[in-house]
Amino acid sequence: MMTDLNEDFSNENITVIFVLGGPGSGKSTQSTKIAQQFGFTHFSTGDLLREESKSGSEDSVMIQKTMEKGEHVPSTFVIKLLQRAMKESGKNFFLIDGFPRNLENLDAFSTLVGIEPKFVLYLYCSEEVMMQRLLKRNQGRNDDNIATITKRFEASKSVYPVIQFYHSIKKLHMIDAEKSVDEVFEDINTICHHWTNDSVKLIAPVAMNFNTIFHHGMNDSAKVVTTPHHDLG
Ligand SMILES: Nc1ncnc2c1ncn2[C@@H]1O[C@H](COP(=O)(O)OP(=O)(O)O)[C@@H](O)[C@H]1O
Ligand SMILES: O=c1ccn([C@@H]2O[C@H](COP(=O)(O)OP(=O)(O)O)[C@@H](O)[C@H]2O)c(=O)[nH]1
Repeated sequence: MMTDLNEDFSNENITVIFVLGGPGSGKSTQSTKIAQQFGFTHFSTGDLLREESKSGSEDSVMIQKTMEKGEHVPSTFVIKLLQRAMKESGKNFFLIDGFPRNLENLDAFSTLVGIEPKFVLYLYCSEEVMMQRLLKRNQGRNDDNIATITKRFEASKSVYPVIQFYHSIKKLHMIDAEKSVDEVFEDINTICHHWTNDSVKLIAPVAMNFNTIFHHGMNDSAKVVTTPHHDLG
């Protein structure tokens, strides 16, 4: 059990993993399954923002408008919600879904929360497949329309330097998220099992060849190497 989540969260007993991927790649679907299987407390920053946008709080209108435009909510707001949720859960084993989306998110989390992820999953899926999935998602989300999805795809490219960074420090696992839900989960299961056996740090990213996907599957901005100022290793 978590003992003390102090103001800056710099608590060594807290474990965090990040699950990243484009809109509709299956983050929420897979995160729910991983959390259930391995006992993580699952927080989706998108869900936290959607809840906050309906709360009538002073930030809610800004959050709602930003999400409607398919843009990213500033890091400080997202982290405030995440910190509150983590603290209130009383737990210490977290799966964070949909965050960090850019280097600024990553830096802010490191500075304000002070916890580095044990490992990071990136669900890789083509825009064609993600578009089809999102248009069928049917969860009443007002950002699941072609115009906003297109903007979200554009905004989601800011995650490339983040995954490049986690790749460079050997924390990244690329997952082929175009397979069926069960097949994707099987690949993730293997990675999580390795990790629970404390050997994940020794194995290379297993599910996909990072270079193949990173250099051929993404647009040119993916090739820009940007590393946060400090070593998060
Ligand atoms: N591997 C998959 N194959 C087919 N459909 C999927 C798969 N994973 C998720 N879906 C469906 O695609 C939609 C988007 O998945 P979701 O988990 O909500 O994505 P994200 O959280 O990344 O936006 C949902 O309707 C979900 O049921
Ligand atoms: O850390 C986050 C998570 C979500 N969002 C906003 O919430 C929307 C929906 O995010 P979610 O993860 O729910 O869905 P996705 O677009 O990844 O399928 C995004 O388009 C952003 O506007 C954000 O700004 N920061």
